[in-house]
Amino acid sequence: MPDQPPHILILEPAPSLSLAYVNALKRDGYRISVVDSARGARSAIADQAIDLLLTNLQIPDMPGTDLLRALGQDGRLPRTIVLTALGSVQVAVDAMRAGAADVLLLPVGTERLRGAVSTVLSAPGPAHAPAPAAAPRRTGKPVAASPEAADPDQFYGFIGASPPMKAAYRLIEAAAPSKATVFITGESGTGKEVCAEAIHRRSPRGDRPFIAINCAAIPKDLMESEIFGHVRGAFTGASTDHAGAALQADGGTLFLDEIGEMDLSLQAKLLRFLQTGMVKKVGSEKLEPVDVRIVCATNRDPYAEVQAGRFREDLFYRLQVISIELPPLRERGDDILLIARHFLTKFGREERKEFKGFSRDAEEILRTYNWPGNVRQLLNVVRNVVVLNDGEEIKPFMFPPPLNKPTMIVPPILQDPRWAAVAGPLASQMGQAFPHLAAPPSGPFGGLGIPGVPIPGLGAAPPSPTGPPPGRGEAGWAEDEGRIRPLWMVEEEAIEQAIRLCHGNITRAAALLEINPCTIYRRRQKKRAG
Ligand SMILES: Nc1ncnc2c1ncn2[C@@H]1O[C@H](COP(=O)(O)OP(=O)(O)OP(=O)(O)O)[C@@H](O)[C@H]1O
Repeated sequence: MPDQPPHILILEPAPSLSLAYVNALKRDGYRISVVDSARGARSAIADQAIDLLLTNLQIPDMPGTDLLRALGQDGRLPRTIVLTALGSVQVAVDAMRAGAADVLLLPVGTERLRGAVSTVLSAPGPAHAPAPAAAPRRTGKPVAASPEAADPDQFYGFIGASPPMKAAYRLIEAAAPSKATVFITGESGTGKEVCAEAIHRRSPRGDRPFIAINCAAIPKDLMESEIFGHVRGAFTGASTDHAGAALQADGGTLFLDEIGEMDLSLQAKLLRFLQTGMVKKVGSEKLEPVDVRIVCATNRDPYAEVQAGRFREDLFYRLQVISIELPPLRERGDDILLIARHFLTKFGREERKEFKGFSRDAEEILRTYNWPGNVRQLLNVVRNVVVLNDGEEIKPFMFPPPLNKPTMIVPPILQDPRWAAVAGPLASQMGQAFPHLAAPPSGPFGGLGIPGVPIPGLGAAPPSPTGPPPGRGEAGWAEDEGRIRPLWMVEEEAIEQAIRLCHGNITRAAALLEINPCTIYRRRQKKRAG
């Protein structure tokens, strides 16, 4: 019998959506059937060979995850992609546990849908239902309690009890028990490795190996062998067999840090490994099965990397089953002081110093500084102070620069000359509001003396807001007014420019603009939607 194209069953109660999926997928030549209830799906699967089930989780006659579980128990669950508008981690985790191979959040674009279908169909497995049991293998070991459970300010290596960190802890707790891959984003020093270890320790794999690979620290030509291993003689210098990180992590967790640094050919091999669960060492043709949970991290904006063609889209979506974004330290309120005090005690003990705490003004500086290097920078500051000083109380003068100066931290974005038009009036307003900061008009930042932060292009005083410049009449006003643009447009330009100046790193651009990255994503999405 000639090869039949794969048969896809769409379970979607909304006719407009099922029609959209049919239109998106029919161009790839699949055979497609549509049902609108769990009952319809069960009878279709009983009657026909279905290669892939594409299902909404909200169906009228039973919860979607229950349907997957029931089909799985009967050994009839085809490879399944779940579509859901309920964008919580718990939904993704539940669906993966119930046997889904992928979870797509609605609204889903045509290309994303086609890509996911083709990826799931090309993964090895039986040609027709029953599909491979995708539910994670469980060790049966009870989940370890946090060793710091007694301290409400701590969680598996994290110190902090601010709302954004508590939200991150909940995500970690929800994600940990499954085998679903986790993609961690956040600025450098926010604790992405701490997060990866927390997921591992909290999971049923907690007593198996946790292997971390920093993709930025390994030369590109050695990376494949570091991850997948090599056999003796595979290349010059390969004098013995090497297991590689994936095999070393068997039964446990493989953490791929700075995954954005991995080159495209290796990304293809990683994708194949994720789809098959088989490792092929460099220099060998043998495929070896490995059971690892993958957690990866980047401090770049993954969406921008995908758009720029530096990160494979299919790999990104395969890795990003669950995503956790760690907030920058400056958004964690009193966590800054909790962390500082904790490490003051720790480092004080190690260095045999008598420090008992921070003075009030020292605490104020810690609380208001913007911490571009996040927790790592805070730890370095505290260590520096402890090593270089003595006494019982940390005072502002003991801090290393720039914290020991009454410096206003101006984001680098404002140091771009093109910001002069915005920053000039801002400087003028700040000069009025804070006269004690004002410096001679020749000083940097247009008359507002801010030590250490020269802003190019801001020498001249801004025009007076109370009337036209001397010698200008109505025509001058009209000309000036013609240059005024709507605020939304100015904001849009500021955002796009910040992203450009941050080389596409949206998290960083958002931090420097002092807005939430979600705001940028939302605005871009709205703009795209027209
Ligand atoms: N909430 C926290 N409480 C205590 N220590 C923390 C916390 N977050 C991070 N650290 C510590 O800060 C340092 C930096 O953390 P980590 O290496 O996990 O950051 P990262 O986000 O992976 O950085 P990079 O992107 O540069 O790799 C480590 O010493 C870590 O133990």
